[in-house]
Amino acid sequence: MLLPSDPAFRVTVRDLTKSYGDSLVLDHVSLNLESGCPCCLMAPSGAGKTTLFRILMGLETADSGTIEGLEGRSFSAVFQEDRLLEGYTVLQNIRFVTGRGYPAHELTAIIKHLLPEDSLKKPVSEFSGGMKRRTAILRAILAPADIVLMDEPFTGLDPDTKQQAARMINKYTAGKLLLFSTHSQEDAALLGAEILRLGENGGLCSPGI
Ligand SMILES: Nc1ncnc2c1ncn2[C@@H]1O[C@H](COP(=O)(O)OP(=O)(O)OP(=O)(O)O)[C@@H](O)[C@H]1O
Repeated sequence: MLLPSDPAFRVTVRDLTKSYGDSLVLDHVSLNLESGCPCCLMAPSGAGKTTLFRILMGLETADSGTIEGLEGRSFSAVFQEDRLLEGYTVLQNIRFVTGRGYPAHELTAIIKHLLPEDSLKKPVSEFSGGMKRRTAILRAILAPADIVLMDEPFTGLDPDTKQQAARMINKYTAGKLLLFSTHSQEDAALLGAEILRLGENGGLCSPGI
């Protein structure tokens, strides 16, 4: 079994700005993120949550500002879209990121906490939207990554499944740096996360910035 990241580390975002044309999306956002301290980005639709995730992952460049603490760190993510290998099974989708990190029987046992046994032999193209979302969550939390970013991870999940997914996320991201976005305070509480609000001078997960 893979061990969580160790030792503890911090990522510090300072004065990040990003515009698309004339539209200022991120306006001097500052955040302090720490491994083992789940944080939840909460902001109205269009406020720039996905943009911030994309900048953290290096998929987008900020106009100004700095990010410290990412050097040598690996990421996994749940994007707004599931981005699965549709023709492959859930096990194959997860193996794609874990490699031989977990023995097959262990991985199968973990998957069964979130997906019905009869789904294991099907390609994920035959899954419901909620099942695909659970697959994307499993892939992100089981990947050998230091930093786990999740963009509205609970989309399409019913309350019971959401609770179970939250338990799995908490278990498998313990000690990692977890940042996710949601529009729901309840979701933030499920993951025991500190809430950061974009647009209110950035936000602080912990003191010291
Ligand atoms: N590649 C792009 N080109 C132009 N504008 C963009 C681009 N990406 C995002 N935007 C704009 O930037 C703003 C922030 O988008 P973003 O997706 O980061 O918001 P969000 O907070 O994640 O929204 P939601 O909660 O709806 O997912 C939006 O107005 C969006 O239209």
